[in-house]
Formats: sequence, C-alpha cells, structure tokens
Amino acid sequence: MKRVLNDFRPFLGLFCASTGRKLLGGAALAALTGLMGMALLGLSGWFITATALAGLVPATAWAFDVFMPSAAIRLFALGRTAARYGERLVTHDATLGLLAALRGRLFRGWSAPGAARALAMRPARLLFRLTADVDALDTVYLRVLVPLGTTLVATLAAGIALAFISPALGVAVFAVLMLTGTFVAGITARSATPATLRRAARIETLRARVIDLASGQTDLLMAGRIPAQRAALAEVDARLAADDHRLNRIEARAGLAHGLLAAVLPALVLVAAAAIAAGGHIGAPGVALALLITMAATEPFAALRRGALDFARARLAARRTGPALLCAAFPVGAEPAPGLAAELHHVTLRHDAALAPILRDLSLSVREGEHIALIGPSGVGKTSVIQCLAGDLPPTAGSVRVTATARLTQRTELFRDGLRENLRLGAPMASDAQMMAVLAQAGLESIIHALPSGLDTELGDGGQGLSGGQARRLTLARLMLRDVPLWLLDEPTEGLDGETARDVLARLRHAAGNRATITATHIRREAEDADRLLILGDGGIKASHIRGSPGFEAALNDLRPD
Ligand SMILES: Nc1ncnc2c1ncn2[C@@H]1O[C@H](COP(=O)(O)OP(=O)(O)OP(=O)(O)O)[C@@H](O)[C@H]1O
Repeated sequence: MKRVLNDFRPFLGLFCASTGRKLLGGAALAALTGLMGMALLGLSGWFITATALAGLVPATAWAFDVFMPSAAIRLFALGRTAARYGERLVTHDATLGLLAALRGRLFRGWSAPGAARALAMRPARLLFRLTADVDALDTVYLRVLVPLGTTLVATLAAGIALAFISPALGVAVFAVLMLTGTFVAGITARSATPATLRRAARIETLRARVIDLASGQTDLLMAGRIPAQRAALAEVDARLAADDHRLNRIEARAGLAHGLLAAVLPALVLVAAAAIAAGGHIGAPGVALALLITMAATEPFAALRRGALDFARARLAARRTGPALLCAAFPVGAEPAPGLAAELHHVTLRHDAALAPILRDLSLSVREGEHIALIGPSGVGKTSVIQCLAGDLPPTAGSVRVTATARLTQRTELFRDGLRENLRLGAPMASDAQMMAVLAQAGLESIIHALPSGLDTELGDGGQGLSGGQARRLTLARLMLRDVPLWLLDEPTEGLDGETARDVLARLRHAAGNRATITATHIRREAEDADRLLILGDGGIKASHIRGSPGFEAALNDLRPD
C-alpha cells in the first residue's frame, strides 16, 4: 500500500494543487447522485407497495397520505438529475484542468536537459509516454477515485438505511458489500497487473516497429528485410491480442462476480426482510424498501470493477511520469559578471552514456558582443560546449554563468506544421509583420511571397517541402526572432553550397549586430570573421588566437576551405 501511495504521490500532489477542490466537489456530487438514486428507488418501491396495500381497504385508502412520499420522490428524481448534471460539469471541468496541468508539467519535466536527450533518442517512447501515460493518469480520477468514493458512500448509506429496519441486517449488508467489493476489486487489479504491464510494453514496441517500418522502408527494402520486419510486427500484434484476451477474461470473471453479488445479495435481503416482516417489525413496503436499497447499493460496483482493471496501467503511468512531474521548473542559470556574455570556470563536461569526460577544467570568458569561433577536430567537444552554454548539458564540475541565449543546432530542426508555427517556436508572441521582417533578413521573402498560402503554408515531416538551404534560412529567421544577447551557432552553414552559405553567413552577421556569438565550426568561412579562435583539443582549450595575430591566420588555414 505504501509503495502504491509512493508511486502516485507526484500525481496526487499535482491533483491537489491544480484543481483539488473541484475534483473533490465532483466526487461529492457523484456520491450524492448515487445516494439520490438509491433513495429514489427505495422510496418508489416502498410507495408503490404501500399504496397498493392501502387501496385494498377503503378506510386506509382515504387516510393514506400520497402527497408527502410523491413529493419526496419528485424531489429525489429532480435532485438526482441536477446532481448528475452538476457532477458532469464539475468532473469534466476538473479533469480537463488536471489534464492541462499534467501535460504542462510533463512537458516541462521532459524538457529538462537529461530527460529531453534521453527521450529524443527514443521518439516512439516519447510519443507513447505523451499520449498513453497521460490518458492512463486521466482515468485515475474518473475510473478509480470517483467510483471508490461512490461505492463507499453507497455501501455506508445502505448499511445505515437497513439498520433502521434491523441493525443486524444493516451490519450484514454493509459487511458483505465491503468484503465482496474489496475482494473482487483487489483480485481483479492484482490478476490484471501482469497482462496490463506486458500490454503497455508491447504497444510501445509495436509503435516503435511501425515507425521503423514506415521511416526505414527504403533501407529495409534494399536489405530484403521487409518480410522479417512485417513478421516481427505480426508477432508483437499476436502477443498483444493474447494479452487483450487475458484481460477480457479477467473482466468477464469480475463481471460474473459482480452479477452474482447483484443477484444473490438482494435475494438474501428479501428473505431476511420477509422474516423480519413475519415477526411484525415491518410491513410489505418495508420489505420492498430493503430490497430496492440493496439492489441500488450494488450498482456502483460495476464502475469500480472497470477502475480495478485500469489501475495497474495507471500505476505504471504514475511511476513513469513521476520523476518528470517532480522536476517542475526550468533551472534558472546565474548571470555572468557585468560586461560578459558567458563565463565558464573549471568546467568538466561528460555525456550520460560516456565513460569519461570530454572536456576537463575548461575556463572561458566571453565578452558582450564578442564573436568566438570554436574549432578543433571532429568529436573534440565543440557541440558539447554549445550544449553546456545552452543549459542542455549540465557540467559535472565547475560553474557556468551565462546570459540568455538562442541556439542554432547542427541539424535543422523543423516540424510538420505551418511556417508561422515553426517560426513562433522562437518567439510565441511574434506578429506576422515581425515574421516577414526576419524572413526577409534571412533571404526568404521572395520565396514566401511566391507561396500561395504564405505564412500558412504547411511543412511536411522535418520541414519537407523546403530545400536544404531554404530550411536552414528558416531556422535562421527563427533565431533572429530571439532578441537575446548571445547566439550559439553550431555549424550554421554545414551542408550548404558555397554561394548560399556565404549569403546565409553575411545575413547572420548583419542580424547579430551587437550580440555575442559562439560558433562551433570546421569551415574557414564560418570562422574568419571571429574576434577570437579557440582551438579545442586534449580535453580542453589547446590554443586561443586573437584576430590579427599570426596564430589566427595559421589556424584559419588549417580549417576546411569552402
Ligand atoms: N549524447 C551523447 N552521449 C554520449 N556521448 C556523446 C553524446 N554526444 C556526444 N558524445 C561524444 O562526445 C564527444 C564530443 O562530441 P561533440 O559532438 O561535442 O564533438 P564535436 O567536436 O562537436 O564534433 P563534430 O565536429 O563532429 O560535430 C564525442 O566523442 C561524442 O561521441
């Protein structure tokens, strides 16, 4: 039990903090709806039986008060409808609020440096976690907590109502409902757990394989591996179907247990109430009341049964999303000393999966407005320094103080979305006029004007529909929307032809203005305008050359020509 609570703790924390009151209100209204339904059924049964009996004798027929019970029945019927309506409004509002808070918190947690990189390597898993885990947590409230509360309240209310007829009957019905309910829900949740966990893992595998098949079709076809990939998919699918079958059987068994409870318990209560009636303590209407209250009290168990089936999946989701939920805020970096854009002091950098650090004891100060080029052989750690300054790779030792930055990554990152939306990732509030201005600065104005839908043009996966040069210019325009004092540029013109690359660089320099820039590069054209060249090597900065010095020219000459 303690472990279950620990798994759900981050989620329950968010639950209470976001829409806790509404969620409790919704649960209370759900319980009230159940109570009203029970009272309506019980009182109606009592009323119909009592009026039938009263009508048999003229004296009682005249004396029988039909107004009070029928008014109460109307009150319960209207009250039940109103409570149900209120419950739907409140629970839906609360659930949507909770979902919004959950997604926001998860996105923030997953965009933390380590988590973001780990998930980026497994996009299928990220997709699954974003959708299935959130959906599973969404069911905790509506399918587990609300039915649990409603069942408890209904069981208690039935016990108390029947205790007025006979205390022993009340206690017995309460005990049977509690024991059977707990037992069936417990056994269902327990026996469904292995199949549910296997199913969750298999759906993840199935999605990953489908994505592999779709995105790697050409390579698989050329290697003659399409049949093997299809067979692997079919196998996972068959296993998934077997898990579904097992879960269906568990659900059917739980349904049978619930059906037996709903049939046997009212029958036993009928016999017991009839015996009490024979003793003269209650009349036939009392027997009808006891029977119908018992029948109504077994109803909420159907919802609890479904909740028990979903419980293992929800627990797994809570366990998997817990760390991201706890990691609520972006780490806010310290500002550098006045006049500086970035300061690294004795920094050690190491990637999670790497055995040894890439860079050790790295110290560097970047002045405001200074242009620095980081050069050195492939794999020496240039991108890692950029990642560290962008807050994407926290140092394992030393300190990093850096002003607000914007980064142009080595790979052009565009998304299947509109041009406008792709640009707005850089500045969510940017107006169309601002976007057209940066597109013009990036050299894309005429191309955008020629597009029939302009900024509304939809891009394909990864920005398909644009040439490599156009895609790079678009990411450049996005960078230009970020009005920050330091730009981090990772091989900004790699892969572009010489003419396009020179044009992009010229526009980049013009747009940078008084900003500081740090450019990781192998190519001469990207480094030649720098104020300082830093050569990385041997796990640190091997040499530093100021513009105009002989070392600067020699280092430039070692770089790849255009
Ligand atoms: N996520 C990662 N996990 C483990 N090791 C990594 C990771 N990213 C990079 N590395 C390793 O860290 C080292 C430095 O990589 P980095 O990308 O910083 O080099 P680079 O100088 O920018 O190389 P290039 O010029 O080829 O882009 C490399 O040996 C690389 O294999």
